[in-house]
Amino acid sequence: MNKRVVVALDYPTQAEALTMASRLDPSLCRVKVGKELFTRCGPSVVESLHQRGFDVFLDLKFHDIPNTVAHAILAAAEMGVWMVNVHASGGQAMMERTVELLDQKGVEKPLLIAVTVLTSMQQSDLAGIGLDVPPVEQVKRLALLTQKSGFDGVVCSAQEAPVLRSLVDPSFKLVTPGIRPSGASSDDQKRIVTPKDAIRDGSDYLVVGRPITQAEDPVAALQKIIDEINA
Ligand SMILES: O=c1ccn([C@@H]2O[C@H](COP(=O)(O)O)[C@@H](O)[C@H]2O)c(=O)[nH]1
Repeated sequence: MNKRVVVALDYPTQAEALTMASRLDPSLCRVKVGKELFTRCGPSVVESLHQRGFDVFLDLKFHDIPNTVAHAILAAAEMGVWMVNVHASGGQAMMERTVELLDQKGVEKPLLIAVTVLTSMQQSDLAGIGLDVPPVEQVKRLALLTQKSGFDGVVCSAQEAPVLRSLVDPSFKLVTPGIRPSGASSDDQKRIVTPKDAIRDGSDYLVVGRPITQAEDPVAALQKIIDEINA
């Protein structure tokens, strides 16, 4: 299976991110630039990763009024990123305006993805923000809204992949963080799944950070995950 692992480059400096990237093979994985790295380094880190041949998932999880999010995503598209995301809870108008603006501008569209329920949250966390539903119910609701809004897929836990696969179009992408090889620390993640189970249950892309970047041998850790999902 081709390039299903997206390595989260969660580092505070461009030097650390590029050192890790230099150990990775862009023909075997993709990379993710998140809030910490982008806020510290800006677009130049994305440009450097593109120069090294990587597909970049710009994980900034935009959540704002439609006009603001649409123009932020346009900026990401003009950077040439492979995938970019918003929070689905920003609503249908926010996502539809984004698709409309990219169409109007005629830019090449990145994969447009919306976060449903963060993989660090469980039912009690949802209750804390006034949502008295199990995570899977909220994920289903937001995935359908995302599909209706013209986006390409969602971020969810692979725990919800089987139910989503029976609900959304086959081409709708399921991007799943919270991936933990058996025995690995869950860290701050609550809805975790192993790489093998995530692929079996219908994930398209596995986002993996610390189990690779904090491993003694990150290259071996990545290869082990690739071997596990290909077995
Ligand atoms: O629901 C979400 C959305 C995004 N993430 C991001 O994925 C990585 C996961 O890193 P690990 O070290 O493998 O836990 C991280 O960059 C998050 O910002 C997520 O975990 N859950």
